[in-house]
Amino acid sequence: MSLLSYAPRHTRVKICGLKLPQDVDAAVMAGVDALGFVFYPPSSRAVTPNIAASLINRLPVGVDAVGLVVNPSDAEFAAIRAAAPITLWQFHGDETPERCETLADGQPWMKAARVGAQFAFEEFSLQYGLANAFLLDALVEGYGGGGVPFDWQGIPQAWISANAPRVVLSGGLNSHNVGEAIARLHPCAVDVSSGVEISKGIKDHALMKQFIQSVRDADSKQSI
Ligand SMILES: O=C(O)c1ccccc1N[C@@H]1O[C@H](COP(=O)(O)O)[C@@H](O)[C@H]1O
Repeated sequence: MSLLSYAPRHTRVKICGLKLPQDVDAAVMAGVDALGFVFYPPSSRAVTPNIAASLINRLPVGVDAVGLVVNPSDAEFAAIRAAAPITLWQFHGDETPERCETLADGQPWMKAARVGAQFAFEEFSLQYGLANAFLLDALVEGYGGGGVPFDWQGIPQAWISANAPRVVLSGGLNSHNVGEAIARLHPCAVDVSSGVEISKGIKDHALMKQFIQSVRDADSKQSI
């Protein structure tokens, strides 16, 4: 099912940073809703548009192919779009709302917020109101994928109540902490990269399965 189709007690799962066909197949078999492809060359998880295309071709209908970009130039973005059948864009840099709208060109998109102390949630959701989802990540050195959680208690209760169906939670999630995150925040979806890796950029099939199982366990305990 598409990553952003909200259903109470059915938290969607995105696994990010896939590079190998066997990892894509294992994630699909484990029940993932979306896979993320990183088009950011400094990342150890980066893929070329052509490699992403060959991985996306393995996906069954209903599993989203998320294109993660960080401040792409027009030419870089056009090359990704021309090669890879992305179904949802993840803008993880300093893109303005207008830039996201222009690049996405009618396709769904989400904007990453890098959440540190004093993050202005209300201002962010007003500024990026046209986004299909708000992806909350931790403020880390570089742009993301740092495997570090942020302080969920810093999210104002009123903001999460109003926005949960549009929230994708990320930042240092793993099979041990994702249940607590779901119980506290009830996000539409959760997003993981480092937490299902044995080392930077190397996915582990057992960890991917455990992560999705933890999400399902947490969903079964949700009372809303
Ligand atoms: O994964 C990366 O290399 C990456 C690079 C630049 C921006 C974002 C990146 N990943 C995203 O970061 C968050 C958190 O990941 P983690 O689970 O803490 O490792 C997630 O949304 C990834 O899609």
